Formats: sequence, structure tokens, C-alpha cells
Amino acid sequence: MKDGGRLTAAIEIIDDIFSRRRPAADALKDWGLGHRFAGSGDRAAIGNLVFDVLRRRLSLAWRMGDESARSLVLGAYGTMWRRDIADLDAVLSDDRHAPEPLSDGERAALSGDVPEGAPDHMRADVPEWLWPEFVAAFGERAVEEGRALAGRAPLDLRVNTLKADREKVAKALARFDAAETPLSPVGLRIAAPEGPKRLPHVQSEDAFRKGWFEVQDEASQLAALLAGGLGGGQSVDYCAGAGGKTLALAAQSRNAGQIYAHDADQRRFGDIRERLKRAGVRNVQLRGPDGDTLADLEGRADTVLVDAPCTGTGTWRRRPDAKWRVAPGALELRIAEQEQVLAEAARLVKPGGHLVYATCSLLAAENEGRIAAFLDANPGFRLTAPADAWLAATGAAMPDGIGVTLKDRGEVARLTPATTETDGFFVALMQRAE
Ligand SMILES: C[S@@+](CC[C@H](N)C(=O)[O-])C[C@H]1O[C@@H](n2cnc3c(N)ncnc32)[C@H](O)[C@@H]1O
Repeated sequence: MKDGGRLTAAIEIIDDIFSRRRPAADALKDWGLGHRFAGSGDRAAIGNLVFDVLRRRLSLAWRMGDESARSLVLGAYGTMWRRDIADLDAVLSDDRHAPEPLSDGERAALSGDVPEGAPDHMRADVPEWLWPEFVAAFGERAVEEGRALAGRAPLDLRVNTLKADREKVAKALARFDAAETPLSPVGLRIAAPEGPKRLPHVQSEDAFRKGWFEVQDEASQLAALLAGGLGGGQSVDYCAGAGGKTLALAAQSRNAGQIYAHDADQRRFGDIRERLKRAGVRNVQLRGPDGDTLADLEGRADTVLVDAPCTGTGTWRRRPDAKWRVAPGALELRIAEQEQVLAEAARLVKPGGHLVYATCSLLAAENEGRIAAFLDANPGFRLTAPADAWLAATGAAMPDGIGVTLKDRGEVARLTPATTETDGFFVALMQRAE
């Protein structure tokens, strides 16, 4: 396919996503089934265009003065893929599958500056109803944070130090230009591709099958490192899901001590057993309501990590359609779940032990708000300084901009695409009084 046909496809798919409120993955899959002649390069290019439109839906609509699928796709292609008007004219004229040629209005919108006066949430590409949450979290920097969340994400890998080191994995993945991550001492990064290019499927590499690395964003690696660095013989990953953090905690522990991976919904464990085996992990027990519970650990755990269910706003770079699908009811539901997991998990912490609350969200209600409410209700817990844990876990000083002070309570850590070039992550480290 030429780019003209790819633009037409992206317009069709965006129309489908918006008019039928469909998840992007479903709409892309259906299009693929109906157009089997499209090659893998075409699918990658069309998928990238669709996701880029979803990343910048509001700011593109403002620039184009129109929110139709056609305007958004042409806007993404012209500005995010950096194609000038001459390129666009050529693409639209030399292919019978291409969309209609540019109108005068489109030509003006694509060649001129962005019109002044856009509301902040549109400049930031954040849904209007969520904007107050962004302002509460970031104040004057809210637009900058939203814009960074509307970019593409790199592919981050966590080296499994039970089986390999960074050098070994970097060498195995040399053809992808995997470079060391700046903050996580066990991370490697493959840069976000531009335009139609796609990220490599690293899971089909031998090094992956041998358990040398896992795919994990650098912020998520750091959240696990902070929790794992607090020490102690018995740790609980209370919301373990498929075990992303469990695996990281186990590697950090060097298979010493006991780690309990727990989830209220044990179907979420997915292929956790296979992952643990591949990684050479020997100190993890699975717990949950369908089998052994954590009742025996009440008041006995050294560290409990709560990687709480959340709206996932910090991962919008990777899942941009989630931005437009999250609804007010879902936020309320997540807050209720967060309150419940924190209350349940806190009971496990021994006197002097640690409770770590993490989310991959950047909304104040899920982060600062939850910690303030928890500390109010649980005076036996206090925040501990993330900078100390950072130094202990990574061997380096915590960079400026990560520590955030919660008034009268202490500091938490927050990673964001704008400050650390990672997914958005919030981590509060708490300790229970002796
Ligand atoms: C953010 S995900 C965990 C991701 C996982 N830690 C990882 O790194 O791959 C949150 C998990 O919390 C679980 N969850 C929700 N409510 C819970 C509860 N009350 N107790 C324990 N787990 C809960 C969900 O089933 C979900 O698997």
C-alpha cells in the first residue's frame, strides 16, 4: 500500500473508534480481517497513525479547526509525521485509494501556526473532565505533563539479574540499539520509532526465552526497586497480577527471603508460573482467595507492596485510547478499590515494617488524595523519604523533580514522561510505628 491508502484506512478506523466507541485494538483487528492484502508494514503504519491521532486528538482538532476523522488523520500525518504540504499533495494525488485532495482550509491549517487561545486541556490533550485532577497534581506544569503523555513511548526492558547483566542482554539485542536506561540500574531502552516504523517483537528473541529480560517500563522497575530495597525477609506483592513487580522483587532479592504474590482475582496471575520459572525465581509463593490466603501473615510482613488497581493515566503514551475511554464512574470505582486494598494490605505489615503504595496513574485523587486519607485513618503509619530508598536501591542520588512534598506529611516519589521520560508512576513509602 502507498501512504494514500494508509491514510484512507486510518480515517476509516478512527471513524469506527469514535462513532461506535470501540477499543482501538478491536477496530484495527477488524480492519485487518477485512483487508487481508495489507502487509505487516502497512498494518504497523496504519496502527501508528491511529494511535498518534488518539494521543493528540484534542490539539489536532484545535489546529485543524475540525474534529472529523479526516482532519485528525491529515493533521497527525502533516505535523507528527512531519510531512509538508508538498509531500501531502503528492501523497493525495498519486494514489486512487488516497483521500480527497486538501481543501483550502486544511492547507491553511497545516501550513500555518497553531491558532492561539486553545483551552489548557486541549493543549495538553487531556479529557476536559479530568483536567482539574491534572492541575491538582501538577499546578502550572499540568500542560507540559499532559503534552509529554501524548508522545510515543520507548520499549523498556528489565534485565533479570538472576540470569544475566545489562551488558550481556545489550549484546544479545545489539541490532535493536538497546541502550542503558538513565535511572534504573537494570534497565535497557529501545527508542520509540518514528513515523510508520514499529518496535521490535523482543519476546521472540532467544534471550527472552532464556529468561534474561522482561518487558517493563523504567518507572515500574523503579517502583519495584524502591519497595525491594526496604529489606526484610518476608515481602508481599499484594496486587501481583501477572507478576511484573513480583519478578523484579525476586531478582533484587537474589532468591533470598520469601515473597508472597497475591491477587484478589487469581485469574490475573495469568502465566505467572511460567514467567517465574523462565526467570529462575525460587522464592515466590502464590496466594489468593481461591487457595492459601495471607491470613498467616497478619502483622508479620516486613514489606507489603500495593501496586494498586488504577485508571492507568500514566500509561497513556502506550495505550492512548484509554484516555478517551476512562469514564467518571471508573475513577470512583478505582478509588474505592484503592481504599480497600490499602486497608487490607496495611493489616499485614509488622510493627516497624513497610507499606508501599504505587499506581501507574497521575491523577491526584488516586495518589495524593488516597495517601492523605490513609494516613489520616491510620496514625500508626508515616511517610518515609523516597530519596533514602532510591539511594539504597539504585546506588545513585534521586534526581531533582521526583520527590513531591505532601503538605504536613512528608515526601512521595512521582515519575512522569515530562520529568523522567518514563511512564507516569506514583510511589509512596510508608512505615508502621514500632
Ligand atoms: C495494577 S494491577 C497489578 C499489576 C502487577 N503488579 C504487575 O506489575 O504486573 C492491579 C491488580 O490489583 C488486583 N486487585 C484489585 N483489588 C484487589 C484487592 N482487594 N486485593 C488484591 N488485589 C486486588 C487486580 O486484580 C489487579 O491484578
